[in-house]
Amino acid sequence: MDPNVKNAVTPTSPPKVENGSPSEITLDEFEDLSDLSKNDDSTVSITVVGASGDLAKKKIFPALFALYYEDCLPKHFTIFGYARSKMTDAELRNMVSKTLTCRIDKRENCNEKMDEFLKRCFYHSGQYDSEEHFIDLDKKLKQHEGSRVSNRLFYLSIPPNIFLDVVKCASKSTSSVNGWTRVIVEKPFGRDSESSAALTRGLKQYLVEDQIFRIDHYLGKELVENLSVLRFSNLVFEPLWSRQYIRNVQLIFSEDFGTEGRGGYFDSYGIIRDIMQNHLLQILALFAMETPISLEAEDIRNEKVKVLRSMKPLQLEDVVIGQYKSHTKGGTTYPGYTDDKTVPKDSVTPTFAAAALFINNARWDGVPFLMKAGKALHTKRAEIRVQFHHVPGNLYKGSFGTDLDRATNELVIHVQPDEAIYLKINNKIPGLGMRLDRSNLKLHYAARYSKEIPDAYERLLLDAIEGERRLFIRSDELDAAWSLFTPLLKELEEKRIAPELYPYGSRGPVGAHYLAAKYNVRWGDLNAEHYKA
Ligand SMILES: NC(=O)C1=CN([C@@H]2O[C@H](COP(=O)(O)OP(=O)(O)OC[C@H]3O[C@@H](n4cnc5c(N)ncnc54)[C@H](OP(=O)(O)O)[C@@H]3O)[C@@H](O)[C@H]2O)C=CC1
Ligand SMILES: O=C1O[C@H](COP(=O)(O)O)[C@@H](O)[C@H](O)[C@H]1O
Repeated sequence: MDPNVKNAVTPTSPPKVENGSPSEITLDEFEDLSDLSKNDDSTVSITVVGASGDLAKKKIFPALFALYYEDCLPKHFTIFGYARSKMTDAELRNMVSKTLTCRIDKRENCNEKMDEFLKRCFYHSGQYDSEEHFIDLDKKLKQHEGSRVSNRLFYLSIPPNIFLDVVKCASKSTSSVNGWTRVIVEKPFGRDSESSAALTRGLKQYLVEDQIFRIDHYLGKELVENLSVLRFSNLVFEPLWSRQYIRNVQLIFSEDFGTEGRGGYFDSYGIIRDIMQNHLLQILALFAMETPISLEAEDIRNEKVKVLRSMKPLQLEDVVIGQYKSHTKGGTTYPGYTDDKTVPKDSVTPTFAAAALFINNARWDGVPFLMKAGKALHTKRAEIRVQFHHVPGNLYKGSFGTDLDRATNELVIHVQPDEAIYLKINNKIPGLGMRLDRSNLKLHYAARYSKEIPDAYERLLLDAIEGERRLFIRSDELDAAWSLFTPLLKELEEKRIAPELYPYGSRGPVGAHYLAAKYNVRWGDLNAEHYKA
């Protein structure tokens, strides 16, 4: 049994020692680490481009530290921050240690491990379009790499308009590198089919597809990864996974805060590009794909592309858009989207969208896949809901009153927060009469496992270092994803279609309910009592 499973009875295993792994040595001994590992012949240099930025501080450095703490990074590695801001190594380390909040914080030896980690972090200031500055960076990287095989990972944590400048300069400066060079590219990958294709063409001037790791951090979330395990390793689910048993699938993203601080970026993208075209569509593709030949990256990505190509582009009549407006509650006034100074007062950018999508293949013909994504709503959640058909000729119909919907089974995958999987079933209320109730069979991760769930960025960074592409987006997937959304986005923007306003902190536009009703669907209740388990 897994020792991380709560109440598991296992003999305690001896601590893992691998050639004097960092967790087994004290800080004083750390300087000797290079000696211990001299025999190892390769090293990984990770350059975080845009190291002074929000994502680097919030996600990338914490994820790298968590990987270091867990002994997941290669023995020889160096981390370089790169940005225009002037900083010394010490200042970068100070920034990293101050902003570093992650799941490791309260762990044993955290401070010691942090000191060790920071000694591996350096900074180089430079322009994003200067080959000379990247050559200077290359020289510094080489000093750390020594005579070992040098592998380089660049994380582009910068605005997309400078991706190509960086890739051009970085690829020129790394031409003499004798190991692999990989580039993690953050979203947005363009804003429509044309710009995305242009970005891909640009990247491919300097890189081959296998070097490009397009990140969608939702693919690194524990319960999204578990989706295939749930389906393909449980015989009770896979046979039900089709139009024959499934009535509709709901993919829901809800945040209880607005675009505060990111209004400028958000206004030129909107919620459809920010969440639906990538995070929710990726989940849909994973959910709906056919069984892949194997768990190899290409086999999984082949199946995902097939699903995306089996779908019709979104139709305006199957979409509802909304924008949050200011709302006062309990004496506090929450700002509307257009109250942000970086957002034009007459902006029609949606901060909420609901959409119905269909997959035209034998498995899913006619099944609505409903997506809903919104900012400044009443709750923060991401979940997948699978509603099953009514039981035909249900013998117990009368026991549910007139609301037959209450009698249908539902599988709820609660991606975040508070990861859980629920299966709603019907059961008899104990006692002499015959009355039915609905209950949840639950897998509540916090109750079941003592180990914290790694952040999505940890998993994805590790995969990129290890060359595992399964959770990264291939260019043909991206093309197929944009083909579905580009005509709709163009129509919305050309016609300047006004979003339905909804108060900050509400459940969003009522139009979303009409859209669901059109397909005989009722949105799952995000505030349902069972989440409090
Ligand atoms: N922040 C988040 O939560 C998320 C971000 N992303 C994506 O990750 C990437 C980085 O995001 P984030 O850290 O928020 O971005 P920032 O706006 O914080 O930019 C990162 C760094 O890039 C440099 N920079 C910013 N604007 C410009 C510009 N116009 N021209 C040149 N350099 C600039 C700055 O560094 P300096 O001035 O020192 O050079 C800045 O510190 C973006 O592509 C974003 O879309 C994706 C998901 C979530
Ligand atoms: O990509 C993005 O994701 C975040 C939400 O990520 P989560 O892991 O916190 O759920 C979202 O806030 C942001 O707008 C979007 O760009």
